[in-house]
Amino acid sequence: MDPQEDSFDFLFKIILIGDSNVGKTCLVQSFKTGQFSERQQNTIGVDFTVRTLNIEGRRVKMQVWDTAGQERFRTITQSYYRSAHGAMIAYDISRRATFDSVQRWIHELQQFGAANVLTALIGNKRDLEAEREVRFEEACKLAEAKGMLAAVETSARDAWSVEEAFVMMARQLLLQNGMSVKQDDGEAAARVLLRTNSHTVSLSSPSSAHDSKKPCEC
Ligand SMILES: Nc1nc2c(ncn2[C@@H]2O[C@H](COP(=O)(O)OP(=O)(O)OP(=O)(O)O)[C@@H](O)[C@H]2O)c(=O)[nH]1
Repeated sequence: MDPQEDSFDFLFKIILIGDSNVGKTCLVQSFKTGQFSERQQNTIGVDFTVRTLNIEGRRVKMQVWDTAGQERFRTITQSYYRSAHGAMIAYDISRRATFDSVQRWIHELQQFGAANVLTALIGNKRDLEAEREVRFEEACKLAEAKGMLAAVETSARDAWSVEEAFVMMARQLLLQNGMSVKQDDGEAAARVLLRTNSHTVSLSSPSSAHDSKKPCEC
């Protein structure tokens, strides 16, 4: 491990859940390395990855738990929910069934996770626009209805909004831990729906300045 990963000011545990093959492992790899590699193998049980972010001078260590989406690992993966500060529930925008499953994943999180776990809804494979089966507005509505922090669309293949999604979680967790985090209303705020309460941070990154996607208005 990079020695710099050893020192940190905050440690947040983030769990990635969602149906098999929605791209959870690719998302974690993209966050860790910025690279996409075609994966053939499904995750067995749980893997974990660490990356330390620098957020306004604070070293925020993100410990990301990538869980298997396959049913047969459910008992193992559930045992990791309790200690998570944040959860990303991922679906594949080109497979409706994976979005329909989100309700079940939310239910599992309610059953096995901590009461105050921060959640975000991640619609992955945004690059497969031609095969889209789930509209972003639907995801926004669900996120809003379930009291989630945000709905975000990502592409692990194109490294599109992946970094931003994790940074958003980190910033919000800092805020929840009493840290002041600048309200940053840069260009990239358009990427995600964020609940409009005053304690919610927004999201910005120079890499997303070219994106013209409008925020979801739900
Ligand atoms: N087009 C496209 N394909 C992707 C993307 N992310 C992942 N994939 C592909 O989707 C398949 C599944 O990816 P994984 O990351 O292994 O999926 P997973 O959700 O971790 O699956 P489990 O380990 O079974 O839970 C692989 O063939 C990836 O190459 C993406 O953003 N766009």
